[in-house]
Amino acid sequence: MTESLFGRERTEIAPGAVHVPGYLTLEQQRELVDACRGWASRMRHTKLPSGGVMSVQTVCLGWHWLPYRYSRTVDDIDGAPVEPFPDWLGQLGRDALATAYATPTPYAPDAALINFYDDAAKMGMHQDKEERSPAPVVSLSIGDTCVFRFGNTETRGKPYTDVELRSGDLFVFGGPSRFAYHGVPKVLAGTANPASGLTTGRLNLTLRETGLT
Ligand SMILES: O=C(O)CCC(=O)C(=O)O
Ligand SMILES: [Fe+2]
Repeated sequence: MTESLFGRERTEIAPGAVHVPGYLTLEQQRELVDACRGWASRMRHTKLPSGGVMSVQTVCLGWHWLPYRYSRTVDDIDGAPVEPFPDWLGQLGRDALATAYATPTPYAPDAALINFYDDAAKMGMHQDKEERSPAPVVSLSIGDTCVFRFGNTETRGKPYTDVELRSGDLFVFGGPSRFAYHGVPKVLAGTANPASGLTTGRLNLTLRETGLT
């Protein structure tokens, strides 16, 4: 099923998985893009244990993710401490979650993965499971539209729902959907609104509670 055929309303894709189209204003998108440019110097194509590299480029805040663990230091670049997770981003995450779930929900994210996708980048079906906390993942998208595939907790395959994530969209997955497989099979090149601050490519931020100390 392709959700975009049915309009751009807040939609519960699966229990605990909610898509809120157009959540961020253009001004908020530009502010996030500016902030991400400030963090971009340590963006890298993550190396996988298989010897491959991810097509997406990533930089982390709060905790550095590498396959398949979190570290306080950027062990696969320079070993220096990870960039701090700013309070304002935690507040944005709390506001976003309250909107998606239509109820105030305690949330204290302490890690962000910031992914940049060029036209050819994709992300295979995976679970976000290095976190010890069952708190939801809050995902914000800016720039080019992508196809976001949201599946089930059992297998990488069907059933899944393909959702178009456009610039400013929010997607939250928590509760029974927290450990669902998901991925990005395609970025739709040339669809970014330059007023978002990005003229090419796609930026995605996922906020997480690691449950780590
Ligand atoms: O780019 C996206 O929308 C998803 C990113 C993602 O799943 C991840 O960083 O774990
Ligand atoms: Fe993920």
